[in-house]
Amino acid sequence: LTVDNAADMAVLKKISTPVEAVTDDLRALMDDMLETMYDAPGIGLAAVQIGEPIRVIVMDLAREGEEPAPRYFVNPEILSRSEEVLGYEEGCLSVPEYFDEVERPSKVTIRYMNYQGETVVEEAEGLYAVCIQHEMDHLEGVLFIDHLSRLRRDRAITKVKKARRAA
Ligand SMILES: O=C(O)C[C@@H](Cc1ccccc1)[C@H](O)SCc1ccccc1
Ligand SMILES: [Zn+2]
Repeated sequence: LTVDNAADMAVLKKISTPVEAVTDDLRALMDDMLETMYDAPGIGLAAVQIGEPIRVIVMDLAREGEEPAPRYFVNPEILSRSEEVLGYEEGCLSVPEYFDEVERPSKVTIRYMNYQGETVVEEAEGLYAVCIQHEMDHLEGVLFIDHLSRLRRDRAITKVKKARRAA
């Protein structure tokens, strides 16, 4: 799942397109995404990260040893953000080996369609808020390193380039 060539980087910068409807085919794609995410391992994954630039995200915040708690987000939107921000040490499956602190609103209200295609409005906080915002950035072609200062972003890109050459 790592970005193993410049083409992937180009896909990652795309703006993902909305989904028409939650069909059996889409549910099959989301199940595949969840498997890819568990294998990475990760706690969230946007469809663009497996080369499908559509507005679909999967997530599972369950910890080791807990029951899996898969979540599916189709055409998610952020309806409101808290003033309060939360710093969190983020990484990204598409930017291997680089971690850095990113500040994001600590609470967000989101609207999305779930696995059954029903519309849900929900408030996210804590790791759920961090992860959904990280994933929704992917749908806009934004990577967590884009929130960093130029110096730290350049350091991250250099590191990813080295990691790619080494791979
Ligand atoms: O690259 C991705 O989108 C998946 C990330 C999502 C994520 C990044 C930072 C903070 C929260 C979520 C992967 O899940 S990175 C792996 C990970 C695992 C546990 C906690 C945080 C990140
Ligand atoms: Zn990511």
